[in-house]
Amino acid sequence: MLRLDTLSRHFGGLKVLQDVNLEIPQGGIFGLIGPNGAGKTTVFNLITGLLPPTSGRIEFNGQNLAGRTPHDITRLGIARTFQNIRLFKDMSLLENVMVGFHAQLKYGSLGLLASSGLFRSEERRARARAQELLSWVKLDHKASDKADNLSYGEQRKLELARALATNPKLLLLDEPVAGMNSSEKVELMVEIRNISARGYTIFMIEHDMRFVMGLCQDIAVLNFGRIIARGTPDAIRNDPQVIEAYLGREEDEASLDATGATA
Ligand SMILES: Nc1ncnc2c1ncn2[C@@H]1O[C@H](COP(=O)(O)OP(=O)(O)OP(=O)(O)O)[C@@H](O)[C@H]1O
Repeated sequence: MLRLDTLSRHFGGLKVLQDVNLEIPQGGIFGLIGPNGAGKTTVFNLITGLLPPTSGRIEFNGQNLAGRTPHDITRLGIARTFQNIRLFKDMSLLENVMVGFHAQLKYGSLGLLASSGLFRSEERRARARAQELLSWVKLDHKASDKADNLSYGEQRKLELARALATNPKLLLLDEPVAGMNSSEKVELMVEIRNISARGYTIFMIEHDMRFVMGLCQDIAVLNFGRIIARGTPDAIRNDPQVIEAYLGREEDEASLDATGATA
């Protein structure tokens, strides 16, 4: 479904990604882990067109993503959430999800259709779908609350519902459990499994090892801009290079457990 081919990104002299090759098949939940600053978010920024690669190719369902705008890439079927939550705090939950949906609405000529039956039926359809997506993350009972009133964990779930509203095939989640408490993490694990079972392919960056190992069948490890391992959770857990580069850092693990996230 997604193929990164010798992908590199440099910032001045800083080689943040170097010849990254990665194939993500359709279906399933895929994880990308690695130390802070390894280049994980940069991978997402390249896939979603926020940054151009320095070299290399990105293909999505056989189509080259080079030179496409983020909006085009969303329309091709890739959606994402951000490490730093980006919501409209003064808007309701339902309105926040509908913003995601609007990219998909077929208004045609807006001026002509604004008061027409077609516009109203599209709007009704969007509203019903937004309500359904909120139910997938168990926020439907708060649909008319302001996003500002949500806990941090709920805001992350709202971002996920909004990303789903763009009707993606591939969903990129950047640290979905950062800032969540342990019961929120358990709930989100179930919700992400259910979303995956509905046919979405999920690609997540996550520092919480219990979460990522519990959800993903397939995990890649990035270290200093290079993929150093790829495999099942068990293979990754026991890989000497991964233990050396990432998992073996006792103090990092301890801080992860305490906060559920790193800086
Ligand atoms: N737009 C940019 N301009 C300059 N440097 C950047 C830019 N974006 C990222 N970097 C640098 O690239 C490196 C990798 O950053 P990135 O955010 O991809 O890491 P990460 O693996 O996601 O880290 P974390 O786990 O802490 O979120 C960092 O040194 C960062 O400072």
